[in-house]
Amino acid sequence: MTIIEFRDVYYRYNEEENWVLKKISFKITAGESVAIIGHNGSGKSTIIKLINGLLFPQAGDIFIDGEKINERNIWGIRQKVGMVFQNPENQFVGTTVKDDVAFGLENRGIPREVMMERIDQSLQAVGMQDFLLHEAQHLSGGQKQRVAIAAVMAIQPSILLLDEATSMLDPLGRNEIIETIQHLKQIHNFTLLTITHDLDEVTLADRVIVLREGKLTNDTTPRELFSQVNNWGSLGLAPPFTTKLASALKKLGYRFPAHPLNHKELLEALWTYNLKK
Ligand SMILES: Nc1ncnc2c1ncn2[C@@H]1O[C@H](COP(=O)(O)OP(=O)(O)OP(=O)(O)O)[C@@H](O)[C@H]1O
Repeated sequence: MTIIEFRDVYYRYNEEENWVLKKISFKITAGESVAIIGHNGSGKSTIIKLINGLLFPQAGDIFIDGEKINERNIWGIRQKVGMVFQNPENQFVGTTVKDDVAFGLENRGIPREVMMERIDQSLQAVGMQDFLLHEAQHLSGGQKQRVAIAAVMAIQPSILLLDEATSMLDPLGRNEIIETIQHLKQIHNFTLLTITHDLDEVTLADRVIVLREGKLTNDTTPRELFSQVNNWGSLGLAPPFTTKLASALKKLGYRFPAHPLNHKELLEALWTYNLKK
């Protein structure tokens, strides 16, 4: 079942300026995990803002759960969509962790007894249950981002949008967040749309959409993309280390049965290759 559909969508911020998104069309199936990548200014965040109804297209249509987005139904649609942004600092509204997770629930008029249960469950899910009464300001970046995820999960969205949600974290914090999201996705099977510049994170997605200067240039699997692209520079992207290494080995005559997506697959392929020699 299609949960998100863009049909020939155009968007620009000002009439005098060029289109930021040009004739964008794609469909996302419920439960899919999709990464959106592209150079700075290619239009990724604009796509996310259109899905959440923070912006509306000047031409073309966007459907969420089969419903065409417009100014009148956007409030209902937003109930289904959760967002986590780049900067954890900007996502806090209350003083304590509890206040923060409660905020979205209160806004949606969730009864008090259900609210406490949801707060407990969602903090538990991200491993922050011991921080209920802590001041959000005093948490580390990774902890803040986990609380932001808990706040979003508490509203039980069917679509989760991550806009560079790990980019301000150190490698440890980043891995923690990625693992938390993967774990939550396994349990709740929401549709996941991730904007990222981290191509290792892209390898975890079912599908990857590439934007270049506001146009959709590729819509494929990460494995296809990483094995095909010869000119990463033209996309404004740097290939993951595994892809670089696999390409160098291919030039030396190694024949991989499938392009390795991560170091584990690369090692397995090399091990098998070595045994074959
Ligand atoms: N509020 C705004 N007003 C005018 N122009 C904007 C606004 N927000 C974004 N733009 C422009 O729209 C284009 C696309 O921006 P967008 O933020 O969608 O790109 P992005 O791919 O998410 O970039 P980045 O990787 O740098 O976050 C850019 O040229 C940007 O300057």
